[in-house]
Amino acid sequence: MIIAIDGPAASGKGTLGKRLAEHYGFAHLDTGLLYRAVARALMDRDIPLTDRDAAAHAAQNLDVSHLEDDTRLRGAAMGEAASVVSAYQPVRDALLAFQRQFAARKPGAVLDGRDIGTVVCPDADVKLFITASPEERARRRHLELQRRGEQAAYETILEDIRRRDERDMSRSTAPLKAAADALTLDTTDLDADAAFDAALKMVESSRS
Ligand SMILES: Nc1ncnc2c1ncn2[C@@H]1O[C@H](COP(=O)(O)OP(=O)(O)O)[C@@H](O)[C@H]1O
Ligand SMILES: Nc1ccn([C@@H]2O[C@H](COP(=O)(O)OP(=O)(O)O)[C@@H](O)[C@H]2O)c(=O)n1
Repeated sequence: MIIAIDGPAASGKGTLGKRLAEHYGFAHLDTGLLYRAVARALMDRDIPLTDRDAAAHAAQNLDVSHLEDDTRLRGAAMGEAASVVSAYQPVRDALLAFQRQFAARKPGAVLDGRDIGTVVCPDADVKLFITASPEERARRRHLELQRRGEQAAYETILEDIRRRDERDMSRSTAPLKAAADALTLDTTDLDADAAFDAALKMVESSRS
């Protein structure tokens, strides 16, 4: 069974993906980490993010082990950089096979990102599109960064989130959007537990 979760930045995709995977005993892949790692490979070598060939090369040679444990990948700068390199088609092409192999894991897999229901797993058993207002998403990300000791003003985070969403939605390759057969969950007024309960109901209703 495959559960595809898409949505804009800090909507709670990863949190839900992890909890749904634990609930069902499935594997979980936060696909944003792949794009973040491509961006980091360029930044570590002082290569500009506009160098498409270098980005494609980094994606083709990505070491996908240990991404989960890497706290630097989760910083605000890496999210912004990821959304630049993720717009390059050869970068997306290079990461597709790994994501599809992951999705084939037994007894099931949960993948979260921007194009899981539309491109990576168009035949997923369940597709969720998770949203929340930009202000609520910025509030959550602000808290998250503060907890990790990263200094950033709420207003700056809100601006970053708006800019990144716009870039992700307007790109020509695999733009952020809900699949036609996705169920949308707005978590603006739901805490993490309530969002999980609602998502679980959606999964149960679409698999039965
Ligand atoms: N429903 C919710 N209510 C409040 N905070 C949430 C909720 N869902 C997730 N969070 C918190 O918001 C932040 C972003 O969540 P995350 O799952 O990483 O989002 P995404 O994967 O969509 O970027 C995290 O700190 C997480 O703990
Ligand atoms: N399946 C995916 C996942 C992420 N991405 C890109 O990678 C960036 C970072 O994704 P992320 O999921 O780690 O970001 P957050 O939602 O955690 O802020 C996004 O802004 C997208 O540009 C993508 O293009 N496709």
